[in-house]
Amino acid sequence: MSNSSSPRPLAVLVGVQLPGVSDTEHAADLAELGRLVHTLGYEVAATVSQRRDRLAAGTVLGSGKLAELARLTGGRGIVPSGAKGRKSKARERWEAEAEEAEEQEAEAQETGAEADEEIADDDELPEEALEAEASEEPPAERPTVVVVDHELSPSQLSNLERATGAQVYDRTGVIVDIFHRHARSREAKMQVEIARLNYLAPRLRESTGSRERQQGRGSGDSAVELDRRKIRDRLAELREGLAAIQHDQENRRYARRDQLRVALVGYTNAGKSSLMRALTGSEVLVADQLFATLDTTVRALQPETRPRVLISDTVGFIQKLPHDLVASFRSTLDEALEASLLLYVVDGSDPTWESQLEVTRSVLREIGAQSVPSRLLFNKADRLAPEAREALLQRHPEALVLSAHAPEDVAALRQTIIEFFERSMVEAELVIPYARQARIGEVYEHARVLSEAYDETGRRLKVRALPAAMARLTRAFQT
Ligand SMILES: Nc1nc2c(ncn2[C@@H]2O[C@H](COP(=O)(O)OP(=O)(O)OP(=O)(O)O)[C@@H](O)[C@H]2O)c(=O)[nH]1
Ligand SMILES: [Mg+2]
Repeated sequence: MSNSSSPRPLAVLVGVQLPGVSDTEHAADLAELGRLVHTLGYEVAATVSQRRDRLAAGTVLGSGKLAELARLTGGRGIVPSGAKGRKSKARERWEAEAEEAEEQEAEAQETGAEADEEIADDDELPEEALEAEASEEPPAERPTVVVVDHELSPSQLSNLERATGAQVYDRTGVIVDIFHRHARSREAKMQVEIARLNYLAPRLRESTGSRERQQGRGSGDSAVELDRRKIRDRLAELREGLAAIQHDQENRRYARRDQLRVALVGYTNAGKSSLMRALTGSEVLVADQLFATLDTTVRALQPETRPRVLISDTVGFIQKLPHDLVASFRSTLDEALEASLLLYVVDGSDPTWESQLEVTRSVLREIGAQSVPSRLLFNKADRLAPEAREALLQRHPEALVLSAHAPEDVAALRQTIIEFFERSMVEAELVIPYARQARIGEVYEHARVLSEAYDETGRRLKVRALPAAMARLTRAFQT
C-alpha cells in the first residue's frame, strides 16, 4: 500500500470555520489538529474547510462539501437513508448530552424514524459565500481516515463514516487515542482507560444499535445493555484500582510536603520535559510529539542544593481538552497544586503562544492553582530573532526568555529557582538534644544548616528553611 516517501496512512482534516473565529485562528486550529493526527501516525493528505454558521446537524458539512470530502476518500458522499430530515430534532440532538441522545434514539426507534439519519442542510450558506479550500490533487492513495476538528455527536460520526467510507475521528477521539498510546505507568493507563470508556460508551451504543437494527428491532437491546453493564463494571474496577494507587501517591506527596517543590506546567510540546532534563539531569522522555509526557516525574534539582529542590514534570495542556481527560489527570495536576513555585513554560517561538498561555492559565485556575506563586518562561529562545525576543519581554517584562538547549540559560533558571526559595526561607536556631541525634537527617533534608555549635543541652544548629518546615522541625526537637 504505502510507498517509501510516505509510509504513513493518509488522513483528511475537516474544519468548519464558525462565526467569530478569525482566519488565523481557524488555520492555527487546523494546524494543531494536523500535529495531533501526525502524532497518531497519519500523514495529512488534504484539508477540507468550510465557513458556516454552525455545524450541519447531520453531517457537519453541507452536502456540496460532503461530496467533495467523499471524492477524496472514495465514499458515496451521501448518507444512505430514506429518512426525511427533521432539523429541529437533529439540532436538539447535537446539543444534547450523551444520555439525552440515548433517550431520543430510543424514542426515534419507537416512531420508526432513525434519528441518526436525519440530515439538516438548510442552514448551509449559499455556495458563493463559502470560502473553502481542499487540496487540488487527490493523492494517489486514498485517505482512510477523516478527522474533524470539532466534537461530534455519535450520529454525526456515524453519518460521516457512511458518507465517506472512511474511519472518522473527532478531535477528542484523536486526543484520547494519543493518550492511550502514550500512557506508560499503571496509573496513567488506568486514567486513560477511564477517559476512553467514557468517550467510547455513547459511540459504542450507537454503532452497536445500528448494526442490530439491521438485524431486526428488539433483538439488540440485551446486547447493548450487556455492553453497557460491562463498561460500568470495568469503570468501577478501574476507579477502585486508581483510588488505591492514588492513596499511595498521596502518602508519598505527604512525605514530600516540607520539601522545596517546583512544577513545570504548560501547553503540550512547550519544552517542559526538556527543561526537566536540563535542570535535573534525568532521562525523562523528550519528543517532538503532542502529549509525550503523561506521567508526573519528580527529580532533584542538580547540582543538588541544601535543602534539595524537587522538580516535577507534568502532563501538557491543549485547547479544547475534553473535560473527562482533565478530570482523569487530576492527580497529576495535584502535583502542581502542591508546588511552592509553578514554572509556566511557553513555547515563545509558536505564533499562538498567547492563546496557549491562556489555556494553561485557565486549566490551572480550574484546579485552583492560580494562587500558587509562578514564573513565566518563554522557551525555545534559540528560535527567536532578537526583535521577537524583545517583543516578548515587552509584553511580559517579568518573564525569563530562555532555551532548554542552552546550558547558561538553564543555569540562570536554576539560580532563579534557588533565589525564589531563598527569599521565602526563614532563619532560626534548633537545639537537638544528644538523645535525639539519630534524627538529625531530618534537619538536613528540610533545611540548610548555616552553623553548628555544641553545648551541654545538645547540638545547636542555625538553619534556614521554609516557614512550614521550620515550624515542624522546631516542634520535632522541642525539649
Ligand atoms: N529549538 C528548541 N527546541 C526545543 C527547546 N525545548 C524543547 N524543544 C523541542 O520541543 C519538542 C518538545 O519538547 P518536550 O520537552 O518533549 O516538550 P513537553 O512540554 O514536555 O511536551 P509534552 O510532554 O508533549 O507535553 C522536542 O522536540 C524538543 O527537542 C528549545 O529550547 N529550543
Ligand atoms: Mg513532556
